[in-house]
Amino acid sequence: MSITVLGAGAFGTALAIAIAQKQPVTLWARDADQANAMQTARENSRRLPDAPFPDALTVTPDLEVACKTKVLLLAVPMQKLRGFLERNQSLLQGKTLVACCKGMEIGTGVGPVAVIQQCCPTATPALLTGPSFAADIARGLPTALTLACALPDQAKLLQDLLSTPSLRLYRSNDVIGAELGGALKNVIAIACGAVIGAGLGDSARAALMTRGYTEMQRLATARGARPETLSGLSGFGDLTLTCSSPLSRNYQLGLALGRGDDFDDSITVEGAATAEALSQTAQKDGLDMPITLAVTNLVNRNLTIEEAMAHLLKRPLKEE
Ligand SMILES: NC(=O)C1=CN([C@@H]2O[C@H](COP(=O)(O)OP(=O)(O)OC[C@H]3O[C@@H](n4cnc5c(N)ncnc54)[C@H](O)[C@@H]3O)[C@@H](O)[C@H]2O)C=CC1
Ligand SMILES: O=C(CO)COP(=O)(O)O
Repeated sequence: MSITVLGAGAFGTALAIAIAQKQPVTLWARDADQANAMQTARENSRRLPDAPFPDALTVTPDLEVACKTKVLLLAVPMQKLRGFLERNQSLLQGKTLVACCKGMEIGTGVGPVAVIQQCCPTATPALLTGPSFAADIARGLPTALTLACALPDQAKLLQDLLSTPSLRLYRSNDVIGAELGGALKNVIAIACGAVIGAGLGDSARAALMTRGYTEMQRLATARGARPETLSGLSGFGDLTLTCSSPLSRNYQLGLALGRGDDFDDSITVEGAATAEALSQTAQKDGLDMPITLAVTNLVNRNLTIEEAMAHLLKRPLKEE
């Protein structure tokens, strides 16, 4: 069965390369020149260099052609998802749409699956998330991800369709838990990068990861997620990877903030917008999310890392 990946950034390209090892894949890129260059060069030299395309991978800038398959993976950044779906609603109704982005939407506080449901009500939404760098997936290194879908039969079908010998998918019907784990770990990774960048030490990072995980559980269970989802690949697994690897762009933004360096704002860093989205909704819901709030203030330059840490350390002492 042929599948399509919409969005030829690092992650979309990596997934297309991996899945094309076993079946035909169409990769849609919005920029025609780039699509043609990729199709000719057989690599995405801009976003994912040195990862050759398998023969079964075709790149196109034609969205109508790309949307002919039943299953489509959406690999556009979270804050761009709604606009993309609204513009292309007629092509996407009735399809199985697998969101591959990690984040929560500013303004609504919802994740990609709810956005798909709102924009394409006749589509079947699912989510692919978990610890994985695009470069690792593209190189065929061993990777395990969560495929979350509320419909068990669809979850099984997608698990079989998208798993490869090196890309192992576990399925889950806890969509909200999987979404929130993947979204919040990016926020905590910014915080961890910032303490390391500011020279505050590995112990401070371990404290932030652990208290950040508590924050992830607090918000996710308040929204109906199962605690065991948060301890799985989409939560704890991805938190571990993103807070400890210098390859993470969220961690890199944190490092720059901690060091007082500039950061290229064209780089996709989902945790910055997600921190803002979740700070807004957590406040409305009366949920205590101090690390998320600190990251929002840090990213918006309302607080320095030293001030943010002082705020966290001054909070009343409590039971763990
Ligand atoms: N890069 C990675 O290692 C991983 C990324 N992800 C997630 O995948 C999502 C995408 O990230 P990357 O591919 O890394 O980002 P990227 O910056 O490499 O690529 C983003 C892609 O989205 C396209 N795009 C941007 N705005 C668009 C719009 N309005 N309409 C249509 N297309 C648009 C861009 O042209 C680009 O091809 C993010 O949510 C990220 O968290 C998840 C796991 C791993
Ligand atoms: O989601 C990722 C790893 O699982 C990629 O992390 P970054 O977006 O921080 O690079």
